[in-house]
Amino acid sequence: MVIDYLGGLFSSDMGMDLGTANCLIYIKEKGIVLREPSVVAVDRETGEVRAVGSKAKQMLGRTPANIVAARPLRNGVIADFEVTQEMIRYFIRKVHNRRSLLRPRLIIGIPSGITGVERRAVEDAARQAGAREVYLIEEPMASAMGADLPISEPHASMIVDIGGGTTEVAVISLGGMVVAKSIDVAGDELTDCIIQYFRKKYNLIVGETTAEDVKINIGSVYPLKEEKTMEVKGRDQTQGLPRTLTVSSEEIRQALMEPVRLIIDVVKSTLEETPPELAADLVDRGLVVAGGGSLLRGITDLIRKETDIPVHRAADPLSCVVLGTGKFLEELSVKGSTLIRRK
Ligand SMILES: Nc1ncnc2c1ncn2[C@@H]1O[C@H](COP(=O)(O)OP(=O)(O)OP(=O)(O)O)[C@@H](O)[C@H]1O
Repeated sequence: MVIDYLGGLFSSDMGMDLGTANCLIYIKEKGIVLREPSVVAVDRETGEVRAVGSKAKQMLGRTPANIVAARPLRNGVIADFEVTQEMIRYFIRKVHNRRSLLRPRLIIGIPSGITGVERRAVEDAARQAGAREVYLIEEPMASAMGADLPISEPHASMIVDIGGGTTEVAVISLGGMVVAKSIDVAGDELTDCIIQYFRKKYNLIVGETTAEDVKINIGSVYPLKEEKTMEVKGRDQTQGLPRTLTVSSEEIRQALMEPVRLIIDVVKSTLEETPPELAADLVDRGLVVAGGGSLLRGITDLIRKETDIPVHRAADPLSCVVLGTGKFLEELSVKGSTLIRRK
């Protein structure tokens, strides 16, 4: 008997983390083949796409008047449908094996809180970008799978995925989400707080890229053994001239406190709604943090202090969602292998 692996030999089925900040693609048997910022540069006059991914990210805040570099997704959902579609198409083409006979099947991780209309927007964008079939998987589930949590066991696994646009928190048992919450406060909101802080405190206007650098280089949410300082360059709001100042990690911590509080609150309220047997499991097993926001200094210490349970960071926090879609893809293709059987 010859088994024709519909999803295997003749197409490059893909798992995708269509993130607010980054887009990652996983291809069966190859692993992660693409990791690019979710940014697109478009010509304002012609509507033509000028650059996608890292090239477009370098243009953020630096474009001439006729070009706009922007993120087509905001808070985990599609803010600009056509540009998102162009971006997916570009990424699929970039990784798609041109020898393939079939258009790929695509599994996409989406935030758990999005509406039916938003889900359809993701599906439509992926289909119009060239996908043959589209499957959606909720991000916390994908992230937990990607972090190797034992989600099918009759015990609680808890994931806190702090991405760019959304923070997803879920308690999973027996392969299903028992409690799940999603808020649109995550890494990008922290970057925005830094921009606001410089404007209010120093009358200094800084761009998104500079603020993100500050967050990554000296940002923290828990006192550091050795506090840090950094030089920041921007434009003085009153004089209109370029200016440099030195900021400390303590003041950036203060600036980040408000959104971080909201993230802690959603973790706590998820725990409060967790059934007692599962909550008991978490006392020993603790929770796992993932997503780019989990790399913020001190976040595991702060969550541990606030919840009183152990907190671990996933081995590869930026890849959990796409690795989870990859695992789902492998499972799907095992089931899918029965799709065509020829004697
Ligand atoms: N070392 C770091 N310290 C703090 N924040 C970081 C670090 N590295 C990345 N980030 C932040 O992580 C966020 C991106 O994370 P990630 O790639 O997981 O998000 P995403 O999957 O694109 O977003 P979403 O899941 O919300 O759609 C950005 O806000 C980025 O600034």
